[in-house]
Amino acid sequence: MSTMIAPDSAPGLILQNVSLRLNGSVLLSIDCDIPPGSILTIMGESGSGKSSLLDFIAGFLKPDFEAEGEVVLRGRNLSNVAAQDRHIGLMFQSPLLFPHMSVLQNLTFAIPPNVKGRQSRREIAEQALVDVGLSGFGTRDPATLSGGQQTRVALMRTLLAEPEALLLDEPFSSLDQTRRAEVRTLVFDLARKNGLPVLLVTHDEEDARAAGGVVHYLGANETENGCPLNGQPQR
Ligand SMILES: Nc1ncnc2c1ncn2[C@@H]1O[C@H](COP(=O)(O)OP(=O)(O)OP(=O)(O)O)[C@@H](O)[C@H]1O
Repeated sequence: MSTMIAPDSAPGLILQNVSLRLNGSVLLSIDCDIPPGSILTIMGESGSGKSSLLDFIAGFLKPDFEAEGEVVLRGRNLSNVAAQDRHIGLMFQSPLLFPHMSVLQNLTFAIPPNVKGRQSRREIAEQALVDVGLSGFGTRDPATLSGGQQTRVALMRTLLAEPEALLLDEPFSSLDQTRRAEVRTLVFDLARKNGLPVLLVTHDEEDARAAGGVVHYLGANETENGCPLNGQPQR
């Protein structure tokens, strides 16, 4: 069943008849269209293939898997595009900041070399810290930041790389409930503001509700796929 969110919108991230097999059996199948600024939430039991789906989209599916189907991003078929050239931003449970760089260096490192405009790379990175409420944190060692602060830096580092889509794999799991709500609002707002199609993997129903889009259940009854949690029309 196709999980269509807004078929009349500009091209975002399209998964065309994607199917992953492991040891000869189908692990998952998905066919969906995530327009710019929309979030598709993927839920499913442990081992249903959520992370493997993100690996496939990002271009580093492990060789034990067989894959069929196409990933099309902004009209570009990524089948023969190397992972580093796909322009996809990733965020995981652990923020994975470079420990040997300051917070500001972590951010400037992410800015593409051909960045144009009046602002220097340093100014762009400093503005990013202001945008996430971390003004003055640039000289800090990432290890001295709280989990929520590290996640905010990781988010800005991902966005400064100018991705065309975001893949989020349980990015809020290390945060307590209050921080989790704050950070996910920030992530979703910035993704929408930047017009990015987002694929969110989560076990948390609150994350799915906050995302406000379609939920696709892996490993569940096919008829449940694409049903929004809040009962609203699929947009
Ligand atoms: N390199 C590998 N070789 C063989 N099997 C693998 C490999 N990597 C993952 N698997 C298997 O593929 C299946 C899907 O794994 P995956 O990590 O994608 O699931 P998941 O839905 O993300 O799980 P979780 O919610 O626990 O993170 C699991 O059964 C896992 O054991």
